Amino acid sequence: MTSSATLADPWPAPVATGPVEAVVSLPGSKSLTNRALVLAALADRPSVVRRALRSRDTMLMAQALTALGAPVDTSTEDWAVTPLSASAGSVAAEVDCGLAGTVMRFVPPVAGLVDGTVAFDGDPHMRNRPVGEVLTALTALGVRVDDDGRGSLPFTVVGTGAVPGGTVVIDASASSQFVSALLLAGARYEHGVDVRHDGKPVPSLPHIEMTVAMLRDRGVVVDDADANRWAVAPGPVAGRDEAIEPDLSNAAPFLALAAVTGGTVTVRHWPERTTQPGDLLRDLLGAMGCRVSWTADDGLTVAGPGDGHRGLRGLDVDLHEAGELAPAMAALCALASTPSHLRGIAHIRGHETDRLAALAQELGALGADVTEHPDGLSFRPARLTGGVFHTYADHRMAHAGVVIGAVVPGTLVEDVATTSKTFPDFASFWAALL
Ligand SMILES: O=C(O)C1=C[C@@H](OP(=O)(O)O)[C@@H](O)[C@H](O)C1
Ligand SMILES: C=C(OP(=O)(O)O)C(=O)O
Repeated sequence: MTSSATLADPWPAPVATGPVEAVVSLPGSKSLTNRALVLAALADRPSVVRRALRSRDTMLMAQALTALGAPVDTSTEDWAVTPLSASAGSVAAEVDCGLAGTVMRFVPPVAGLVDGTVAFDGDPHMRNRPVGEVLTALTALGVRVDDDGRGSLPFTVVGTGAVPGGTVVIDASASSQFVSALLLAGARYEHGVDVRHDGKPVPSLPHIEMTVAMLRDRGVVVDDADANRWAVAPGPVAGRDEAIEPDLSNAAPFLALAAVTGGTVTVRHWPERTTQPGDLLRDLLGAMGCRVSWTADDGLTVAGPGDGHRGLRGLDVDLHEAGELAPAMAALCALASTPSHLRGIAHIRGHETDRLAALAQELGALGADVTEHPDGLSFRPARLTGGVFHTYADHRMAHAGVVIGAVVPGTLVEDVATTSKTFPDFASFWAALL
């Protein structure tokens, strides 16, 4: 086994010697874990988050909530959360957002409910990721935010222990997390929160549906009957004991491994129904020529075409709802035997890195025939050769790199350890399959 402590950098991506046959159990969902933690911190009694994802993003969330006065006990697989308490007294906390969008966007609305000052900062690139709409909205809802007016990290939220709340209009076209952030804390605001979107379409709508579903599971009344409007009624958030589903977006490189090698990969415990956008992989991989099947006992199984990536059809798809799948899908499109076009994903330029520029650069450097568009990427079939694949501190760039490396000998993935953002020991897990 390759441990992250001994990983070569750049890391020679393992090459498949034949069709990969594997059954994998994947770690929990980042999005579900971090929402469950936030809601547990706001709840009326202690909660347990079972099978929580233990990764950089979720540890940062646990540390942030603990600093705000809602201790998260991460000592076992099931994380116990003690909610924020009104009697906790004044806090002076610092929150490290790392490169976690969910920490930078979801925690400030919680900090408004705390009595004290909460200073936010993060990794160097995090200062470029958008958050201004959340800060402006919080100000309009009655929370004091001190920043330098750029609408980005670093900033300080000065909470008084109570937030008036009310109606707010934001432009959430850069990230669905702006909406989720306000909804998650909104029930604890005196008048709740009524969030309206005005702007180009909101991306990643399944992630907002995930937020709404988790609020309703905790007894919160949410009105999402109208497009571009979400209203959360004021009221308690019920504490819960919840098991976290496997991370279906992180399943992408593993299912892609079946696709490119002509093998068969099963992801166990794949839910029959879910709000995770990773579930779209069933359709996407099916459209590329894979056989996809699901059973309650086994999970989701993907079988690649007989001749592996040479038999993969290209894909013409709008990924606006599931932009986080774009890096792995781009790797498949670069290897496919017919042209592809991934559209509707301008917003992923604001992810961990500018993913459209990074994918075009790195796949192109290996010989892919890729064109970068303002809102996507297109590909024509090409023969790839090995080389260094840079990752820009982006876990999903590393996923794209290892998928390519599985069938393109000589691919070296730089900083593969960046995968620790959402997947502990990804490289050793991956290497064990090839
Ligand atoms: O709410 C969430 O958990 C997420 C929402 C999406 O963000 P964007 O809407 O910014 O794409 C997604 O890409 C991200 O990985 C997780
Ligand atoms: C966009 C992503 O992450 P974040 O939660 O940091 O926005 C991602 O994981 O693809």
